[in-house]
Amino acid sequence: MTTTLNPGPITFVAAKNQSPLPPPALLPREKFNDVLHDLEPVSLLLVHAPAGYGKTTTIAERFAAQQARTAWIHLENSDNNPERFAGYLANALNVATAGACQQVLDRLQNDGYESLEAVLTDLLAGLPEDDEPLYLVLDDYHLINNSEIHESLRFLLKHLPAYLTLVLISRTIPPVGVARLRMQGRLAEITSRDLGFEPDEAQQYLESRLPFEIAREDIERAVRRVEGWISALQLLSASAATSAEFSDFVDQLKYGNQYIFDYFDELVGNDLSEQQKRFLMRTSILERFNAGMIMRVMGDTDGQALLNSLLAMGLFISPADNTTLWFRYHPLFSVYLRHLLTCTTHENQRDLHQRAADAWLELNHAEEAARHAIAAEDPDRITRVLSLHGQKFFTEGQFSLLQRCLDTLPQEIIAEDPTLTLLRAWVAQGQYRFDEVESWLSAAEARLQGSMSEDNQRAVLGEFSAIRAQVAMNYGDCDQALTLARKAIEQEARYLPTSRVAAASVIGEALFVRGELKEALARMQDTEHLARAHQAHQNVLWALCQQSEISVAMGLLQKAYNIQERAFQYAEENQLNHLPILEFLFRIRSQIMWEWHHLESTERCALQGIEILEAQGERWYVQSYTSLAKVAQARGRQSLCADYIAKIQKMLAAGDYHLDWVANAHATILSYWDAVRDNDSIQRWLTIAPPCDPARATNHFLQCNGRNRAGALISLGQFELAQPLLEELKSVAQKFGLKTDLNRNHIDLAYLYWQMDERGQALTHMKTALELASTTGAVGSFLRLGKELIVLLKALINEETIDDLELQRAKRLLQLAQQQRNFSRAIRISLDEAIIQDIIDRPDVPELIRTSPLTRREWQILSLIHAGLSNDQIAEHLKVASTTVKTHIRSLYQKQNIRHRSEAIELAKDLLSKIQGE
Ligand SMILES: Nc1ncnc2c1ncn2[C@@H]1O[C@H](COP(=O)(O)OP(=O)(O)OP(=O)(O)O)[C@@H](O)[C@H]1O
Repeated sequence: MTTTLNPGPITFVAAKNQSPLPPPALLPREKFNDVLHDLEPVSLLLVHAPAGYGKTTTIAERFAAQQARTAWIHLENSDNNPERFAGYLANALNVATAGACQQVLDRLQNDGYESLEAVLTDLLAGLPEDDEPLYLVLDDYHLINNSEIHESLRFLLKHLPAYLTLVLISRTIPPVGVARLRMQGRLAEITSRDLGFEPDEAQQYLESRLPFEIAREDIERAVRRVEGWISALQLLSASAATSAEFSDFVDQLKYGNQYIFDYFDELVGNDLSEQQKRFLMRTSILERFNAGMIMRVMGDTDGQALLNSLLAMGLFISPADNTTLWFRYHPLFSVYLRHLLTCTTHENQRDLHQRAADAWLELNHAEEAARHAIAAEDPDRITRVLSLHGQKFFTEGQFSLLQRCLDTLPQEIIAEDPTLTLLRAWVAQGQYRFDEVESWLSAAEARLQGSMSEDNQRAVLGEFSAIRAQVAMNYGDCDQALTLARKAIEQEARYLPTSRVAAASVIGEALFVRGELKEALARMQDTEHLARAHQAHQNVLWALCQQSEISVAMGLLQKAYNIQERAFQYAEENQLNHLPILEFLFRIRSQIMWEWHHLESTERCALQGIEILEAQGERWYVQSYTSLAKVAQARGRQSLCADYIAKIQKMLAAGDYHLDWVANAHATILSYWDAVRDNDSIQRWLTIAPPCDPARATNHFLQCNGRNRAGALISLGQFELAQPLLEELKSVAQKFGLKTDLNRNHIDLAYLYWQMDERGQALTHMKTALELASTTGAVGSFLRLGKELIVLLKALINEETIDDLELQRAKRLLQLAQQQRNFSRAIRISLDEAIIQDIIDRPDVPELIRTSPLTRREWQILSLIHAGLSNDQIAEHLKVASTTVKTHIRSLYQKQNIRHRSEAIELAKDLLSKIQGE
């Protein structure tokens, strides 16, 4: 017998056969229990994902948690030697089976074996009959490139005893007959899609590592950007020292990150041929690719072979859909490759994009074709894409894509073509650039005058009227909007099939704004039907959202909710979940959820809105941030709320928004200022607040705007100015059937009269507010009153006779108000000298409080630290420089012998709890 496997005596490195040690901040991942439990009938568990996805850690952690019996081998390049491989395999099984494989090990080291298969045959024969599952884990199997070893595993898989499962951890799919096992149902897989950290896991992981609080929005954005890749999350957590820095790092990821680039450099580095590198870089311009697309972009003939060689590299490539025919790069890897493409080669990128645009157009994938044509800055191709698909982009509401297309076209091309002009003008209007609308329309009118028949000119002007009507609407000129829209609706739509739908919608909106709710609703229903007939998805969803808004105004929140459900269903049926208009839907759902005090849903909807708008730019987040600020306030999370308020203020200052958005955002900002007693800001706001005429407040945003002013006046104690304003708003709301506003006005009136010590009036308004709440279901608007609501409701319950239904509602509100964390308390207490004295006089306070008395400023700062504000936020709150805050903190720490912020928080908590009796 010729012996080929005889390594002689082997010195085993023990660590190679041991389960890896857990990392310091190990996050248990119970979601994998199901896969592991279902392993029994399976021969192979294949864990494959790119580097650093947590393959090893997850498998080790779960097996340890389940106290599973495992035999580990950590493979290295040198294990491609069959003798070494056989030795470690036998040793691993021997350790796991209490010496059952000793004979094989001995023979291997003494007489040797003729082949790997022979070693495996003996190993299998020697394994004891057993019931307890055993997992043979081969980690980093992608390092193995010896076909004899692959072959031996195929053999092993054929003859495995039922209790033994082979677990292969690898960056690539190993050539061990995976496809056949999959078809036979003998394969379980864990891929990057499973391993990627989900937002909840990321939150838990980051919270355990970071000493500061991160907004859920930033966590979700981070998870989206890194697609749950734990190594990138680890890097983020190691790099950021504050929540703002974390947020910035996440933002910057779209441009790349030097540490991540270094990581990829090491990974890709030396192993690739020039051809492979070129291949990676060229394909990096593609959002997704298959063999055919690769052929087109590479100009090569064998796309499949190139694709296979790419997949075998074990890089950051994953299936783009369930067909597994299309693939895509991990977004961070794609950024890295594009960086290489730009900085290290002289590739003609324009040429690549042109080829890609043509290929996508042939496949009828309009969006991708458009994106490449834009990247190639190629007006001819863009015009071709737009002539075929421009109207589809429009009816789907793809305004930002359309804008990018149109931005690259010369003005004359647009002005000569009525359809392009209409698209251009609608895009400008959709982005609130109303001045531009008129200049595009006039330019086209001037050009087309000579070259068109009168009939066509009339048709064009009719369609132009539809958009002019929308602009008039946005300027708040309802009469002009109605005149223009009525003109437009008479005309046949010749250049943009949805022109008449748009005109119908404007009529509905104008009626809504004028307070003619019933007619507005009927119009919006007509618009919906018209839009459905044109398959104009954007308009259908818009009309449904408007119907929902009108229903909210009528106080019928449940009906509004049901209409929203129909809109969600429509979006799902037509696969529209990525369209920007969906944000509108999520936003109004979020608003109802807040009013009904479903804070989690409010937050979820706002976050989904942000996700949808990610490609459109931050400018559009105002409403989502407003919802998130409301949630943070309702939960008493002051520092988070302060962050959102700051962001909203910045956006409002930089942009031009419709009063609807502004009023809504101001309501939240004012409520925050009121809660933190920032009267200076409220005072300042009054000097620049949008004008308000309560007698003309015939819709929800004018009502809200008026209530904001009244609220600000109440916060400043100017009750006599607030009273007529609120009374007038109430009368108008009543007259026009604006029930939700009426409900909110009564709540505010109750609060106002309570402040004015007009008890009877206050309780009457509160009672009416409760009655109205039986249709609106309002909760959030009541809770906004803060702790004052408790006294008001208690007085009402004790002093008035109220119906059972209202009594139940009052009791529930009372309970919620008592549970609500009021973040203003800490600040109010610190501002009050009497309370500070009260603390100092108590016998049970720490000695240092008496012996090293704090200044008033230091008390303030202590309570703000307790409330969770960062130094910058404290500085902003107190209107002083950050350095001043630091000086006060240093002095405060010295006086009280404090070393860390957490100690300061503890001290404040202790002191405040003493006087609050909590
Ligand atoms: N559940 C977890 N909790 C905490 N940290 C984790 C967890 N999972 C992975 N990590 C960390 O993420 C990093 C990558 O994990 P791991 O080495 O398991 O990835 P891998 O996919 O096996 O990578 P490679 O392909 O390079 O072997 C490690 O630093 C690890 O500590």
